Amino acid sequence: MLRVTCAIIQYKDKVLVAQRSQNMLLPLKWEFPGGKVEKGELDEDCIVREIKEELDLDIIIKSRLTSVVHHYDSFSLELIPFICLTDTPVFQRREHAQILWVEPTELRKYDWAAADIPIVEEYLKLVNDRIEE
Ligand SMILES: Nc1nc2c([nH]c(=O)n2[C@H]2C[C@H](O)[C@@H](COP(=O)(O)OP(=O)(O)OP(=O)(O)O)O2)c(=O)[nH]1
Repeated sequence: MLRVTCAIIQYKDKVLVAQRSQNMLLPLKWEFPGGKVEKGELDEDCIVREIKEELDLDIIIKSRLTSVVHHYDSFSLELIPFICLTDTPVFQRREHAQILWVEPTELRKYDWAAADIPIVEEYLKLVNDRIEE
């Protein structure tokens, strides 16, 4: 199965969300940036590489969330999410229609790629549990 990594990148109290462009698969759906794991590549190396390529951003991996297997009409994938940190909010937009820093509380209002929905929910639960401590 296709393996894809994605990054929930945190900067201060915001996280980065990206809208796929009109000419990509899943056009205009929102996602966490990332991409396909190459043959022989570690998932961790993949996400660091993809974020550098797509956004010119250096990230540090903080933790890994639960992978999601999702079956779209035309393909299936395993989506592997990482929570990551960056120390600058400045990125390049190279492939996406829009890229935004948003508050976690705003995450549910975006039209997510279906595979991302359980990841958004797991992340929100983590953030909320932390607030209630
Ligand atoms: N990057 C990313 N892809 C996602 C997410 N959710 C989701 O269903 N996908 C799907 C969309 C794409 O079909 C596939 C990832 O492909 P991609 O186009 O982002 O990856 P890539 O840069 O390695 O691809 P390529 O253009 O080099 O072929 O996974 C997500 O949150 N992030």
